[in-house]
Amino acid sequence: MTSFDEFINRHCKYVRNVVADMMSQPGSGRVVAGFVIDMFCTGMIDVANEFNIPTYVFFTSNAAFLGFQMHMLSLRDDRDRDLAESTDSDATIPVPSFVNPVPTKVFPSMVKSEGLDFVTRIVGKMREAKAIVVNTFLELETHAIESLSCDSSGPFVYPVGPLLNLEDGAGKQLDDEVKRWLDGQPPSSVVFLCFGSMGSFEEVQVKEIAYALERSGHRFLWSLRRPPLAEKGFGNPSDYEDPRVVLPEGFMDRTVGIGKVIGWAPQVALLAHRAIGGFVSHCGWNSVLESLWFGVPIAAWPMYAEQQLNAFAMVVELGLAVEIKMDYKKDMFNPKAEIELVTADEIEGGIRRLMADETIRTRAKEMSEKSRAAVAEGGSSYASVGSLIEDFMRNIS
Ligand SMILES: O=c1ccn([C@@H]2O[C@H](COP(=O)(O)OP(=O)(O)O[C@H]3O[C@H](CO)[C@@H](O)[C@H](O)[C@H]3O)[C@@H](O)[C@H]2O)c(=O)[nH]1
Repeated sequence: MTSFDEFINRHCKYVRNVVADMMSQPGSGRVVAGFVIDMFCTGMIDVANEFNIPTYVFFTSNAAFLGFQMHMLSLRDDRDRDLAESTDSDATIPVPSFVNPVPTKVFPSMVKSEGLDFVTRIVGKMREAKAIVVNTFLELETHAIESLSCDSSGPFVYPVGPLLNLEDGAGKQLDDEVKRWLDGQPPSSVVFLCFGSMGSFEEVQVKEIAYALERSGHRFLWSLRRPPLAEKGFGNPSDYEDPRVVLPEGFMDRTVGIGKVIGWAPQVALLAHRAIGGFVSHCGWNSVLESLWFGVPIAAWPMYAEQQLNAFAMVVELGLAVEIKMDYKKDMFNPKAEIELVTADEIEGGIRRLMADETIRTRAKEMSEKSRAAVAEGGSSYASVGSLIEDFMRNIS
């Protein structure tokens, strides 16, 4: 099977041809100021090097996770590697980009065994870049960003976030009926549940969520998506024609007026609505940044990728979220894998804490102001983008 980076590397020759063409235009001089590449496309660094052009990696997750990945390189030949693999223990490992020792239970599954080789290959290459541009901001991740800046042998880090798409509703506008219903709810009274672009649960888990919502008594808006068919393996979730097929009998009738079940959600528009008071989230980094932008506190229920680490950062390091289950893991590449069940009690407890915790609500509102200030003129990320542009300009002057 072709690995992800091998697949990307197959495209290097096309990029090389395009850049060679640009560089050979008569009178063009130094036309390419830099390669800006996605964090998974580090193979392109070799192409950039061939032309003596610096590379900038755009890192779509956060600084704490970037630091974690860098630290994984140093664990490769270290005794801690065994610890890192022991997800069932209560072991913790100090990681420079985190203030607290990090429980191995929240380590992403990709750093286990062969996955670690993939991560260290990608990150080892990333260290060759001139700089890493991270979708975060100094006021949110002060410790993590400073810890990366202390690593003088690593690339320079530009925190430029939050970079958000607030405009197009990720392909879907707020439905009139949902909008009318939300408009009629008291401020900050509705729990919104949404689990990112790949998030879905099996029927048995869906029922536990439904029981939890009913018992909590809170108003809710639930983006419920159907998992890909197990026979088809890895794939995207889809919307149910009628979600009743997986919900407990009578759930929709009993919760009329209290809650709504929808499919793919216009998440940004919903988080912006004054009625939304809490967000049950898988802690994908874009969802975290969007939620903070609108000052909505999170109940963390991570599923895959680096989301458990994000949940740990949000709950323990930053005090901006409550926990539902920080070390929950879903194997996205194997839909037939055994399902770990989060009980209705655990979910209900998380929802109650989310809606009652005034400290977290206040902290989320404060972080909302800081996130907006970071990208406004004079803000930390605004300044960082300015420095990045100067960096580009120096490459061609
Ligand atoms: O019903 C939905 C579901 C998602 N979204 C949007 O889709 C994006 C989801 O992004 P994110 O929260 O980052 O989750 P993933 O799609 O799961 O993102 C992947 O990429 C992120 C950034 O690298 C990582 O942090 C995650 O772990 C990884 O799963 C956000 O803009 C949401 O607003 C919607 O608008 N409606």
